[in-house]
Amino acid sequence: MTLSIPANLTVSNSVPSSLDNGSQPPVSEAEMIQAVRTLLIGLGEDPDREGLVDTPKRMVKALKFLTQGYQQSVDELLNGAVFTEDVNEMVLVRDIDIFSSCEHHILPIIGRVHVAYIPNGKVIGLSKIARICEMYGRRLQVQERLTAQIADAIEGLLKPQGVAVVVEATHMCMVMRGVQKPGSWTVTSAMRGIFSEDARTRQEFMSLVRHNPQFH
Ligand SMILES: Nc1nc2c(ncn2[C@@H]2O[C@H](COP(=O)(O)OP(=O)(O)OP(=O)(O)O)[C@@H](O)[C@H]2O)c(=O)[nH]1
Ligand SMILES: [Zn+2]
Repeated sequence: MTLSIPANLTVSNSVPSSLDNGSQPPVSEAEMIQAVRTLLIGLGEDPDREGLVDTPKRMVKALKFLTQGYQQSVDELLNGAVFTEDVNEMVLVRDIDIFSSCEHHILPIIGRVHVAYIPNGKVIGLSKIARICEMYGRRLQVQERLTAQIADAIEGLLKPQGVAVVVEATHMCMVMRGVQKPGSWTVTSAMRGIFSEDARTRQEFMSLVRHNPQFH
């Protein structure tokens, strides 16, 4: 049986975007392309040379792709895939690849996400967990907020006994520039409900995340 999600369900997203009310951004694509041309000139390049002539257009297209999560909502991607199910054991989807962009430098954050929850009468389509990670990942982020938003979304949708999210990521702003520390990984977690209250449940989650699966 499919449960319908209340139309007024909103999932907390503590960072307001100019797109939150569903409106179009207040600059045209042509203005964005012009801005990239200006950047290229500022870098000492000639935006009219053959190799760069389409670069502003391509860069705007790429950035729009990398931030397409602004155009998406949890309700939309869920497509009603919340099901009534009488189970109360942990569900874990681990090793969800994530490509996000850091909001300070607009450089890639590359990593993986592990999401677990303990149901309370409702389960969610497994792919929707990955889609939720994808939606919040495809925005300008800090890793801590990305982690919390994923946990809050699952909690808001399912009202489960608990939710646990761990994000492990490497930040290109710490690798390619700045402090230049390739090999550094940042691990963030968000624990809700029973995962924050009960150390054994949290421990079970962490050991499942660490377990080496048989199949890759
Ligand atoms: N907490 C947090 N910090 C981040 C994240 N991504 C980037 N940062 C940090 O944001 C900070 C911005 O610091 P600033 O001193 O304003 O910028 P900066 O001069 O470019 O800093 P450096 O990277 O140290 O060169 C840096 O310490 C980055 O490492 C993130 O996801 N979470
Ligand atoms: Zn950064």
